[in-house]
Amino acid sequence: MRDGMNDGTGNRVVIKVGTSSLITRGEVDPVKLDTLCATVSKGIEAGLAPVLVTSGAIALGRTRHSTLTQDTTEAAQTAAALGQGVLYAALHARFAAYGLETGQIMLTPHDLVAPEHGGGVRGTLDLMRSLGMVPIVNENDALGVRNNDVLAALLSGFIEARLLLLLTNVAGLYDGNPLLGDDAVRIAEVTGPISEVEAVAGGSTGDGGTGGMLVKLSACWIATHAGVRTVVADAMDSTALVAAFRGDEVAGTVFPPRTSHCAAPDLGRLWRAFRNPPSGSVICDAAGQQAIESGRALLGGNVGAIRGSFDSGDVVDIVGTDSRVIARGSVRLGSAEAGAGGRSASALFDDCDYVRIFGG
Ligand SMILES: Nc1ncnc2c1ncn2[C@@H]1O[C@H](COP(=O)(O)OP(=O)(O)O)[C@@H](O)[C@H]1O
Ligand SMILES: N[C@@H](CCC(=O)OP(=O)(O)O)C(=O)O
Repeated sequence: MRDGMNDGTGNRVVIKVGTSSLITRGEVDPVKLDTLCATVSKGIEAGLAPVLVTSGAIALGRTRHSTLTQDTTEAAQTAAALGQGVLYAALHARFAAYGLETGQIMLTPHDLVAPEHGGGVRGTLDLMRSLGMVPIVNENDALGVRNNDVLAALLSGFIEARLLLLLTNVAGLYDGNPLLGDDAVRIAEVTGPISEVEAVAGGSTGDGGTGGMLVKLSACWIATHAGVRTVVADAMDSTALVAAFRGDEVAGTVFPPRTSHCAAPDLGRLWRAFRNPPSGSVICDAAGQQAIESGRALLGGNVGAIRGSFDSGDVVDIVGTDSRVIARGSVRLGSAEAGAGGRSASALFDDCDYVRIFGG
């Protein structure tokens, strides 16, 4: 095994690979697996310290037991418990052929946004990095199935990665789903607010994927607002990692970082603000906009209009006087309560629990 080749300074990258880029018809696809291992190996040879987040456990588990094909949470969680061993064994064996040792870490977002858990994860990742091991991460689905794009984004902020690479079955974000029509055009870079491209992103039509581009954009929001450059690229392009890290042209979509790395506790705020697409928006007046821009509370009295219907705890956009989205967060009051005239002195977000949008 190659030992201790990563110095851990400025070379950290998180690579996330989706189900359809590892699995074909419910089995680990040897060509896809080898391409992934080659990608990671090339990155390590170029001096990078990758953490790999891989999906595929549920798809692998479902093919091994007919009961687990049922559309229930328990079936998905049990399929993940069954499939994870198969997935990790395949990755471990193939990485060994590249002279690379691996170790498995199962996480939930709470492990990364709650500092009392995160400390332990950090120490493990640090030691694995210093030993030259490739950490292989998946969501701990037995505790609740969510999405690995978002988990990978939180992880990239947590370890202050230089790059989050989302590898999938299409070469980036297109102006329409490329699997549904030949005329979709790839968007090479998203320099403005991500809200401007949300309308072109749809759900998954891939083989076993969950969430589609819309969820990848949630990940892009989180990572770029945590200061991590994010690239969506084709998993079959084994040169994408090194090119994306160096800032060379990649056949994918680049999302430049919106701010410098934020401290670990702020990851909770990013998660609450961007974990789901917004259910609605609140339109604020000039005083409300000023409050948001200076990090103060947005009061119900500074909200002129409400769009959409949302409950307490849902994600909403905060729109300024010039119709631009200026912030996003988990609202404390539902749309009925937050409506004009209601609870005007109440803060709409607990403890200013919103994130200002950068890149506009
Ligand atoms: N505008 C778009 N550009 C690219 N892909 C899109 C777009 N809208 C929807 N998609 C879908 O998103 C899928 C990628 O997401 P997903 O299936 O969840 O992948 P993964 O399993 O790799 O996470 C594509 O295969 C495609 O079906
Ligand atoms: N943790 C799940 C994957 C969930 C997920 O995000 O899937 P995908 O959209 O294919 O990346 C699994 O291993 O099957």
